[in-house]
Amino acid sequence: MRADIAEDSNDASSTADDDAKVEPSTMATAIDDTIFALSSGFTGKQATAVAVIRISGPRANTVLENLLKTSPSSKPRLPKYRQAALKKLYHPMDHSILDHALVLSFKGPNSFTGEDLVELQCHGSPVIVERLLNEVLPHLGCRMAEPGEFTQRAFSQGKLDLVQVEALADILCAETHLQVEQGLKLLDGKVSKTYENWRKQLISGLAHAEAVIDFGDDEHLLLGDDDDDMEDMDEETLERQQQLVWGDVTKKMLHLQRSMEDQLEDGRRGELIREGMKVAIVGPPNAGKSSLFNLLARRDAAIVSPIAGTTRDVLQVSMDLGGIKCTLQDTAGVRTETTDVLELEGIKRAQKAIKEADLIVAMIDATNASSGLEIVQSVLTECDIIGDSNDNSNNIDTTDDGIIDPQRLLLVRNKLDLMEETNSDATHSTTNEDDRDRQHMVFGEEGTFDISCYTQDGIDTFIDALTQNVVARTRGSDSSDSTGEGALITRARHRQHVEAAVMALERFSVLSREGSMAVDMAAEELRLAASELGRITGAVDVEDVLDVLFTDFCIGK
Ligand SMILES: Nc1nc2c(ncn2[C@@H]2O[C@H](COP(=O)(O)OP(=O)(O)OP(=O)(O)O)[C@@H](O)[C@H]2O)c(=O)[nH]1
Ligand SMILES: [K+]
Ligand SMILES: [Mg+2]
Repeated sequence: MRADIAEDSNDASSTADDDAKVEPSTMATAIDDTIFALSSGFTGKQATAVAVIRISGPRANTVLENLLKTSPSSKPRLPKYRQAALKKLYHPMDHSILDHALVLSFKGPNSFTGEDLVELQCHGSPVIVERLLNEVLPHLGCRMAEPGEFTQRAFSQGKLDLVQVEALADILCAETHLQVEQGLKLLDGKVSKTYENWRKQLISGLAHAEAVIDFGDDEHLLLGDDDDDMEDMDEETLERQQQLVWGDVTKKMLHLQRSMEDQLEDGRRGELIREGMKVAIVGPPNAGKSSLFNLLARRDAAIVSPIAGTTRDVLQVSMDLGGIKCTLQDTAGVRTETTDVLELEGIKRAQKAIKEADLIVAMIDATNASSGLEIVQSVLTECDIIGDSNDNSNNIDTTDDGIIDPQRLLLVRNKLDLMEETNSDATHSTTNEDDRDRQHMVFGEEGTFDISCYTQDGIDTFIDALTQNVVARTRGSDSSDSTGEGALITRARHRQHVEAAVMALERFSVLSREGSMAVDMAAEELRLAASELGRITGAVDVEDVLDVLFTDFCIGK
């Protein structure tokens, strides 16, 4: 790497400095525009060590040249592409000094945007930055970039596909290291390749299907275009050939459908990392939900009081549990006997939170376990989290023995300190048999924790278990993650397209069994599936089919 001070000797060139006088009004508005923006973080009036200004577009190098001129007639030496050079920047009008900057220049298409691109690494003084952005650059035939415009250009120049653009956004907004890791994996392009590979298989299937449809006119597609062969082909051979091709297509498409289904059955791991998990604390009034919420949030985020029905709204704090972003929610205590309108509204909101939660922490007061469990069980049933005990057909997320999936539901018995008092009085047993049975029936033993928010006993164990639970949800043990590389699907948008593609393949599979009459309709489903996948990476263009049809898919060649 070369770093040299700009000692640009003025050459004899006396051409007028036209470039410095281009007015913004003469600028084109489309992609021919040269755009600039501050690309490093800006902290308002506060200085940073370095500020990076990016300039992209056809005039990027001309702009740089203008900034390097020591006089109207000087012809400065531009730095070599991709080599950092320490240069003095001058005001293009009066040639007063602007800054000493490390300058990097990239020749399109080998740049982030795919266009000519210049990076000015200036001193991060607000005076320098504002002068360049507001006074200097707008008068050099370029304009301030719109939000996301550099990335938008990278996309339209084919440097990034849609998945990678989304990944970039994910990385920039990430709150946990796992979100960054996942974003970087997408940016790598491997995920896009999988989607593209699936799409290619569909297009190939479609090309074969087209060949079967057209076999009457275009026998060479099935048989190769060797004229000698063609003449010898009788009707029967053609039909046999057609069936062979069709059988092969349906087999391959079924296999493809299975691969996609495997990825869909991933427990939404990728989305959970990207979007974060919603963890709702629910239970009867005064169980200590807000007390636990505050302990986990490490601040007094929620009001705690001995008055039942203190919490009304759903309160939220964001936390990082083992690299997973979690939105922890405190909810209103649930009970049936209230007629207070505000409390009833709170309960309604609590139920909504329960339905939307990825993980539910059901909390009861251990000194009143029996009624607590009853309330918890009834609200979870009402919210369809657990099946009605009288109606086992409706169970959701339960294992074979009817126990709630401990990954989705944890039971916390609070106020252990009071239990210990009563126990030492020897007046009560810890939990009566009925409660224990009810507990084990619904929660299993694994998902039950005894804590005291008051003495903080059991809190660390609970947080560890909560963290493990959350992390486990994002680790695959299923066929969708055989390589341990993480989930393929990371966004609802991607999932919807993959689901739509699978549905199209399902219809294809049904139609393909209906014999030759339905081949057209079946082919249409492949076209649909391909276009769904193409929408994921933004590459949708089913015209590809034609190319493939006449190049790769001349069977027998
Ligand atoms: N002894 C004891 N008291 C506790 C414990 N945890 C909470 N409390 C008390 O129980 C009462 C209710 O606590 P909250 O945290 O407000 O309970 P909540 O479940 O949020 O109540 P609502 O918002 O009204 O539904 C308060 O007086 C707390 O101080 C505990 O572990 N031991
Ligand atoms: K309370
Ligand atoms: Mg509360």
